[in-house]
Amino acid sequence: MSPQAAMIDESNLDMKKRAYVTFLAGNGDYVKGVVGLAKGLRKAKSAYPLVVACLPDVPQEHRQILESQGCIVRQIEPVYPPENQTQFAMAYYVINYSKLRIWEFVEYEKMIYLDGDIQVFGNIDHLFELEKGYFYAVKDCFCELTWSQSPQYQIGYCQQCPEKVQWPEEMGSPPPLYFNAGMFVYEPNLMTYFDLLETLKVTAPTSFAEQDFLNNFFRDIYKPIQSTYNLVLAMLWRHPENVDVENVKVVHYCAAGSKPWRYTGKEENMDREDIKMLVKMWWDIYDDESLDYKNSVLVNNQEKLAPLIASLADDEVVTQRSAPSAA
Ligand SMILES: O=c1ccn([C@@H]2O[C@H](COP(=O)(O)OP(=O)(O)O)[C@@H](O)[C@H]2O)c(=O)[nH]1
Ligand SMILES: OC[C@H]1O[C@H](O[C@@H]2[C@@H](O)[C@H](O)[C@@H](O)[C@H](O)[C@@H]2O)[C@H](O)[C@@H](O)[C@H]1O
Ligand SMILES: [Mn+2]
Repeated sequence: MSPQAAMIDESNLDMKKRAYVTFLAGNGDYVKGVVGLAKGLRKAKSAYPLVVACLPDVPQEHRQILESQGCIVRQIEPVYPPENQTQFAMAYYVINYSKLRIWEFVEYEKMIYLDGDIQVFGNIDHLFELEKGYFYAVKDCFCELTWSQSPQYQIGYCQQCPEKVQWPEEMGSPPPLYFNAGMFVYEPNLMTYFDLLETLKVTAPTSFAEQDFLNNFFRDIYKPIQSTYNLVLAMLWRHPENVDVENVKVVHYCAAGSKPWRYTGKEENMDREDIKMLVKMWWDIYDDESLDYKNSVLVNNQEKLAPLIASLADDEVVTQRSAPSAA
């Protein structure tokens, strides 16, 4: 192969596609979360599409709504952990093992996974430029009641403030850094995909299901990124010193009662002014019709065509001036 051809070939490899990807299960209201996410990415002027990995139980009507919002809908089959042990995971989370299917999307060179209860308020396309070969995600917090079964919670240890309660020597080394699996930057890869599925077959489910599993699987290549890119809401009341609210780009509505499309304000912490503001910010995007795909395409095309239309109008004026009058 000539050097030029090799270069072109290499550049084509680098030009392989990139996309955001989310996961949708069931016929419930999470589809609203995904529509909000699609519109938020559009508002943030992201250059990449949103792929939605849908389980078979997502109704056709919901898929059509997502396609009408410019999403690329891909059906995936469920992934279940070893059948006889699912009782160890919180039942609500077992379906999330199906997220593992997104490693099969190898037509994409790099993808950013975002939960359907996430909103992107600032452009994060630059995360696609992060060095290859690593798994990037934001550190989680162990202080919420959902962690009450964990040794961390029981001794009051959290990786967000490791100096507050030291990890006791008698409990061995402190747990490795642990990420929230609602947002991560990863590279689809068939070898990794098959390894994930094979490893799952011999891995008993645990409390946080696929989040625990992914943390263990990618432990050696996990690189933490700032909470700017996945603000787990509990951080606002558990570790406000670790939150740069002014620069938050991604908000993860995972605290109990914080899903904007179900928000009542009645659960603990949900009456906070910052929570009310973040829920309103989500609704402002969801309700903004100018962010609907059908309208944004029209606006974008008009913006792109405006110079051409103007130049054609000028030509017409010039033509009219120079053409001899009919009279
Ligand atoms: O009934 C459901 C439950 C979960 N999900 C998807 O799985 C993700 C993880 O669940 P969730 O965000 O509720 O977990 P949390 O981050 O709140 O722990 C959601 O964001 C959705 O993308 C879904 O589509 N339907
Ligand atoms: O299936 C396990 C889930 O685990 C994570 O959610 C948890 C985690 O954030 C805890 O730290 C919170 O306390 C808890 O409320 C919250 O549900 C991911 O966000 C979600 O995508 C999914 O992987
Ligand atoms: Mn979530």
